[in-house]
Amino acid sequence: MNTIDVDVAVIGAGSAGLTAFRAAKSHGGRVLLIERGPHGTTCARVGCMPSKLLIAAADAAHAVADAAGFGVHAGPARIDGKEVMARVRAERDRFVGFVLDGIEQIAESDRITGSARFRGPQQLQIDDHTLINAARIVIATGSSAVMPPDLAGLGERVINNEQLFAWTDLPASVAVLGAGVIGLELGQALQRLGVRVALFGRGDKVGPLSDPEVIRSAVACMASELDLRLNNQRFEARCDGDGVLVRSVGKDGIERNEQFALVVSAVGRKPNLAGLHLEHSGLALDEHGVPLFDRDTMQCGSSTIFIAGDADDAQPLLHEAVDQGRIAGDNAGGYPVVRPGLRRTAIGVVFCDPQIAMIGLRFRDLAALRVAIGSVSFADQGRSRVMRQNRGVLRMYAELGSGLFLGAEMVGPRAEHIAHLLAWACQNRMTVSQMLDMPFYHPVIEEGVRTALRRLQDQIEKNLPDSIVHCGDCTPGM
Ligand SMILES: Cc1cc2nc3c(=O)[nH]c(=O)nc-3n(C[C@H](O)[C@H](O)[C@H](O)COP(=O)(O)OP(=O)(O)OC[C@H]3O[C@@H](n4cnc5c(N)ncnc54)[C@H](O)[C@@H]3O)c2cc1C
Ligand SMILES: NC(=O)c1ccc[n+]([C@@H]2O[C@H](COP(=O)([O-])OP(=O)(O)OC[C@H]3O[C@@H](n4cnc5c(N)ncnc54)[C@H](O)[C@@H]3O)[C@@H](O)[C@H]2O)c1
Repeated sequence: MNTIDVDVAVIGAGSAGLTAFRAAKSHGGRVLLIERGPHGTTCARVGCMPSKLLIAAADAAHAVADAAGFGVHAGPARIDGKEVMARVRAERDRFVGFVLDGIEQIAESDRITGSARFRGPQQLQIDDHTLINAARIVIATGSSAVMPPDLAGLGERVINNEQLFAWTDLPASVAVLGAGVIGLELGQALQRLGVRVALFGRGDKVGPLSDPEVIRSAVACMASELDLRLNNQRFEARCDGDGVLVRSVGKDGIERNEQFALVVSAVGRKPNLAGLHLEHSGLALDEHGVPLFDRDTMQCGSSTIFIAGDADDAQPLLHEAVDQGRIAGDNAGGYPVVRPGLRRTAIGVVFCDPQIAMIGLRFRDLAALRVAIGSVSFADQGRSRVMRQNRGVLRMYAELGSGLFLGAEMVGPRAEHIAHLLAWACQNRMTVSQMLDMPFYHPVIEEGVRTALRRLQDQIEKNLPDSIVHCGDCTPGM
């Protein structure tokens, strides 16, 4: 067994770990990066980038199919599954290549291959070959797709994001289990690429939305083109011929038996903590086995251990992984100085069509607050109609009294851009009235945002306390 002494050990060379490594390194001292699997990050290899590449191909197919609505007749699209997947994989490999180039630039003595586990609060063991004494440790081990145990018997006929982007051709049909972010993005993309898709959800909502009006609109949008089976009561699958026989019981109580080529499992992800032997770390864990940590410093309790990215199970998104990695690495490198890092307004986008977005406080966070809600439907919004993208709704939330903009949920056209606009306003602590003072061009989708803002402002003014509305009454001499 080799022994290495370092100032900081970073477990995991994903987006969070790589950022933590660089931030810790900037303080001088010896920093070691530990990776057990293939380098390249989840985002580039099997996550954000290949999924968006598949969606881009689906968008192209959809544009062809939708063109007739403008009087432009392109004829039926011929979708070549082999070409689609060849582009997805080639472009994906290009993105992975950039990450690998970055890894190559890290001195070999600063990285080690193998699976890390805790032997003590400041000691790690790598497989059976190395002991690392680390004054500080950053846990950046990411997350993995959950696989429902009763589907394990399907073997290679049940897949998740790890296998999907290795396809060399598109399958004829898939049953997608889970109507969350991945189920929606991949299910709709595959459907648009000519794959027969049935999307099974166990609840009555889609994606991570919490506002009932936005959920209703999103469900209607998705169900208009997808075979969406919400409130599904039972899902069983077994190998049958060269495919899978799925037995399901829908919300109507009716049992269906259908054949699909594959099952795509998209029922959520869980942090990669199981093999870390956290019981030797001395850390306090929550009820899910995740270390308790401070979201501003990423420090676990008062220990010398920090956590970042999907591993902490807080907001499993790429920009969060990078921000958290920077804070964790900076504090691990600069210890014992531990400072709060920059935390930004929450923003989330689901790249289905129409897109779903959440900014700042969600509807589910509003219960204890006095809020006004302003909304706009995109059904008659000018530019959205021009582009035949007039579907969805935006609901915006503001604090009564102060008029402070708090957050929004939406499904609708160009939500990824509107989400940024609103997140920037939210982080700058703008009031609704200040947002209405900003310029709006014509004709743009943002005019819909202005309509929602005007309605929000009306609500705020209607709810002004009497003491403010009638303040003239208490002026001396009146
Ligand atoms: C299909 C899909 C699409 C997505 N799309 C988006 C999107 O559009 N936008 C967005 O913001 N987010 C998206 N995400 C989420 C985003 O990819 C993740 O939040 C992000 O990649 C997490 O980064 P990370 O560094 O925490 O984890 P990872 O990149 O997974 O890195 C963790 C690393 O730790 C290593 N590791 C684990 N345990 C050990 C151990 N014991 N010893 C040594 N090494 C270990 C792993 O091998 C891995 O390399 C998507 C995710 C998926 C699955
Ligand atoms: N655009 C993006 O930013 C993006 C894209 C993809 C993934 N991600 C990240 O990856 C994470 C994981 O995505 P995900 O879609 O796997 O998880 P998710 O939590 O978004 O959705 C999982 C869904 O599966 C359902 N489910 C759970 N068990 C089920 C069962 N047995 N049968 C039917 N449905 C079941 C859940 O109710 C939920 O709706 C997301 O939370 C997100 O942070 C982000």
